[in-house]
Amino acid sequence: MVAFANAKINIGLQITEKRPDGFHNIASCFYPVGWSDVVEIIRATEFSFSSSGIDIPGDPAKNLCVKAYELLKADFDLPPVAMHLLKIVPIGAGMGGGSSDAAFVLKLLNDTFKLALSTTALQNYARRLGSDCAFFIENQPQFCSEKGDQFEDISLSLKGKGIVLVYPNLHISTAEAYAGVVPQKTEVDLREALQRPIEEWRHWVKNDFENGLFQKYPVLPQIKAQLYEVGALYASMTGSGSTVFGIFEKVPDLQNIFSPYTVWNGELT
Ligand SMILES: C[C@](O)(CO)[C@H](O)COP(=O)(O)OP(=O)(O)OC[C@H]1O[C@@H](n2ccc(N)nc2=O)[C@H](O)[C@@H]1O
Ligand SMILES: Nc1ncnc2c1ncn2[C@@H]1O[C@H](COP(=O)(O)OP(=O)(O)OP(=O)(O)O)[C@@H](O)[C@H]1O
Repeated sequence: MVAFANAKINIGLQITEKRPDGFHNIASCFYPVGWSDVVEIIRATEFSFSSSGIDIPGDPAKNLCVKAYELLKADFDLPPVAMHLLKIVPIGAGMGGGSSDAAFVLKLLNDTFKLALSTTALQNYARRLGSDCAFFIENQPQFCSEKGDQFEDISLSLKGKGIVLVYPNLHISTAEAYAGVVPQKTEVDLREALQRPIEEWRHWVKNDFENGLFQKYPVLPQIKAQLYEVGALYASMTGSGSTVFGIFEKVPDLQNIFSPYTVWNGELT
């Protein structure tokens, strides 16, 4: 069985306080995008994990796909599988690629071995693998709070709008990015701000990682400014960076403008 593990963007990301467990409470709208990895799971005589595509730093035995399998294996009599990950979504990019891989492995195992796990049960397993992971179980636009793993429906549809994602070939570690932020409560209610016309979002809908990271990496505000110059309705960095996205009325072709970087474009669903 094969699954396309898609990435996400954060539309607005408020980092409101540091929690006693060392994590941060956030408020953010998570929105799925089509840039995807491919995960394949087939029954086998012994467990194996392999990957191709982008090189994944670190020990393959600690890959989030393997961790997802081990998590379910501890509670269910799972047969061995051969798992392959075709890694396409850039890493350290703020798009939750690894989290999505893990969530899709949970869903694939649930379907393949008829574990009958509910959405809530799958989300609870996913929460144990990473803060971003649970979002990818339902994989639809959500307003997220606490560690980014508690969800509320949001009335927001960007269906048919164009999205351009620019990854400036810069790996930013999530833990380091959080360590560089001073959390701050804000007067802007993100849910209300997102009900405004998209052209007004630039004044209200902010990613709190931008301040610090934009100073450290000038290429990031440059890309954001360029996206506005070529007609973005809204542009922002996603997550803890380094990808910067622009939302457009229609999908533009901007490969040439951002040619040294890795660019993906498509339609929002
Ligand atoms: C920046 C975002 O991508 C926004 O969606 C996420 O908050 C990051 O989620 P993630 O990559 O799944 O992060 P995790 O694997 O859970 O945590 C990595 C590290 O980021 C920090 N972390 C993460 C999430 C959070 N709400 N507060 C944090 O302080 C912690 O230092 C943690 O050790
Ligand atoms: N399936 C996977 N895909 C990517 N990275 C993985 C995966 N499994 C484990 N990792 C580890 O996670 C690290 C990347 O985590 P990091 O949070 O910086 O980026 P990310 O998972 O791409 O998502 P984001 O950029 O949104 O945080 C990699 O350096 C790698 O060691």
